[in-house]
Amino acid sequence: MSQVIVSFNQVSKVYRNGCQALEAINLQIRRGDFLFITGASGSGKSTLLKLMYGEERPTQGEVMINDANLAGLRGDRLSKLRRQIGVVFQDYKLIPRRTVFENVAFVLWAQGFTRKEIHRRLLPTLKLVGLHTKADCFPEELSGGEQQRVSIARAIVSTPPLLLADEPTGNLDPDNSLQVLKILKKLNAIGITIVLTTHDEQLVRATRDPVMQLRNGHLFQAR
Ligand SMILES: Nc1ncnc2c1ncn2[C@@H]1O[C@H](COP(=O)(O)OP(=O)(O)OP(=O)(O)O)[C@@H](O)[C@H]1O
Repeated sequence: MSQVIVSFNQVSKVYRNGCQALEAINLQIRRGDFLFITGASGSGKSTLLKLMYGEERPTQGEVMINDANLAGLRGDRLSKLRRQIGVVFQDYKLIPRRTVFENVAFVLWAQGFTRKEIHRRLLPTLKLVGLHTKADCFPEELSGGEQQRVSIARAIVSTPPLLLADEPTGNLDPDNSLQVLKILKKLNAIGITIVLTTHDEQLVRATRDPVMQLRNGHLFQAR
């Protein structure tokens, strides 16, 4: 059996305003999995991912990443674990006045990579997402699909074993959505574990990967 990379044990999340976003979630994701999480708006998808990268903490239960309990991690140890996790958001979150190259390089620079290593990694990563000819463009000069591919490049340039994608195709048309899915499948084929939230049925139907569905904070196996 392959190694468990994410494990939720009876995890509940109640926000400070009393909103119960998740209830008694049990989930195990193994290295190499490609998992879809679906569910209606407000069903708890983003909250589930936020718990995985430590942006939110559970009210009850344990979230383990690679055998480390996130609850026990603070400061440097939490930052170190977060570097093992790439995150892609629906709204790309690119730095507007920086080029494609700089947006992706910034992650490596912040992690202390040398200039030489940054240059060594950048071109293959941009090639992987089909943007090597756009390295000097600014985000506003790119289509939505291209901007999302920059954000994928940024998430994977430091080669994290786990990639979380929160509605990555939410702002894209069907063609661009499938292109993004194709890239994520390619990353999965080279060993990156992928968790993708979506309410796009077409995207889910495009593959045969497992699907879990959130309904009112409860998680069910849907495929
Ligand atoms: N910071 C917060 N404070 C209070 N309640 C919150 C907070 N974030 C989310 N919620 C609530 O928790 C529930 C789950 O929200 P979440 O964003 O996880 O859902 P979602 O499935 O990702 O929705 P969408 O598809 O619309 O993005 C919702 O009822 C939401 O209003």
